[in-house]
Amino acid sequence: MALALGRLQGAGLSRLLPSVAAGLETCGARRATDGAELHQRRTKMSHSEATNFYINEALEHLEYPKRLRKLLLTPEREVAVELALLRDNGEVATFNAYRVQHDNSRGPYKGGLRFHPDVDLDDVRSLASLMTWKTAVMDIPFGGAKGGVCVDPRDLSERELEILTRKLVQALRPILGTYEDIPAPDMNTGAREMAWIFDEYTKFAGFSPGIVTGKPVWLHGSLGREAATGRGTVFAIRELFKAQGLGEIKNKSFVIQGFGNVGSWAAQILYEMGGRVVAVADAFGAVANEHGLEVPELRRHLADRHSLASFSGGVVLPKEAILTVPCDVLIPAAIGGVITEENAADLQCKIVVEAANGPTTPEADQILRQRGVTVLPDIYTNGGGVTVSFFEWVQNLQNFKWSEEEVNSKLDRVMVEAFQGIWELHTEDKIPLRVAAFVKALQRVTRARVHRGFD
Ligand SMILES: NC(=O)C1=CN([C@@H]2O[C@H](COP(=O)(O)OP(=O)(O)OC[C@H]3O[C@@H](n4cnc5c(N)ncnc54)[C@H](OP(=O)(O)O)[C@@H]3O)[C@@H](O)[C@H]2O)C=CC1
Ligand SMILES: O=C(O)CCC(=O)C(=O)O
Repeated sequence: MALALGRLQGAGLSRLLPSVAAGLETCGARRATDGAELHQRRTKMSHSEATNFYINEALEHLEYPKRLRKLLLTPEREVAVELALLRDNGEVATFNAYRVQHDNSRGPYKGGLRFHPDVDLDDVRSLASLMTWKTAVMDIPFGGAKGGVCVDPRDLSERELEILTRKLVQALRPILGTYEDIPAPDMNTGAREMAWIFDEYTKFAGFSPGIVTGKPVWLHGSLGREAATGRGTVFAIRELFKAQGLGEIKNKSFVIQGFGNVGSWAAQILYEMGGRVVAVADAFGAVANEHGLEVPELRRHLADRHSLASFSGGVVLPKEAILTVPCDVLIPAAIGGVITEENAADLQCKIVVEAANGPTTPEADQILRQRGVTVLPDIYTNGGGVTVSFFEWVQNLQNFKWSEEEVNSKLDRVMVEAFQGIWELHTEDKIPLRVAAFVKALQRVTRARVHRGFD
């Protein structure tokens, strides 16, 4: 293809790829930081509208042609299925499940599976899109997808959960594949569910460890994957502190919403580095200690199936209070859409580090920008999970095992390099970190898509 294969970085697409841009309607540039009209334009956005808002903001900064925008905003495939389950009590229950494949320009579709009562197609669509931009910002060779089942796993026995997971694989099997679409853990799924997925898929396709990541380490999983999202979040905080001249993690205070895989690992690693985790919350409550919670003790307490509220090392708070506990860094690590225009003005932190996917609504983001609160965006912050998933996939393809040190140090390097790319754009183009991250990701995805061609 006789295209000018110049880098797309920092320049409008039309300038670099005239043959693609020719004839396409172009948009005038608008500063990404100018969100004044946002509040007039809309009331409440759905999850996918919020994600698309952020993408559009970056597209406007890039001055991309309009017709290319639709391609980037809309998913390539959406699959909705109904899973029927014969319950232990003899009743038949049905569950809606989804897999959305957003983009595979840079490699196979990749993204987790969520089991949660709030899961719907719009939610999964938004999460799938975020995966496309996340894999791009981390510069790992995957596209973006996400799946989910609308279920509260607490209502099911382990046997029922296993059958439901296997039925999901049976339903999605035609669109999954080691080089096609590779699931992974997300909320309420982990190594146990990934083992079932590996086993079920292997029944049909033969030995396929690379069909899913986040598997148990004794069953072709990678050392370091379980902690990877939390560890990556801490590396991200360390890099931000360095760039902002804020010094070390030691003695800084952190508040964490969500104490599952991501939140509890982030808390543990921050604690080990001398950070003060002053409050954490789960879906039922919150516990706080201004001197810093004894995180290892709290993790043991919860592992023994006790509640946060019964932990004696802090005072109990209502779970809603978590976002306004004073701290240096607030880490949302649970569900999406929790920082809203209703509470953004009340946050008492200097920095929000988005370990969860989509925790901040665009309206809240605007308020935080106006207040000078730094927001480290999800598509970078929680990218450690998919990065180590990539390492697991590579190990599976090679039938080889890396040490935990090797995994962690490779993760560290990826987090540092991704941060540098975002920080450079943030400072040079004077755009918020979120816009910079989306700009970086959009440049990589469009470059791949355009150079592959459209035929
Ligand atoms: N796992 C991974 O590798 C990755 C996860 N993420 C994102 O990180 C976030 C957390 O995922 P993960 O840790 O895996 O999920 P988990 O299911 O392991 O943990 C979720 C945590 O959030 C808590 N929670 C749920 N709802 C609320 C609420 N309304 N208020 C406060 N806490 C709540 C849960 O509480 P309870 O236990 O009481 O239900 C639990 O502590 C999600 O947004 C996910 O998409 C992003 C990248 C990778
Ligand atoms: O590990 C993966 O492949 C994806 C994890 C995930 O779903 C996410 O990053 O949101």
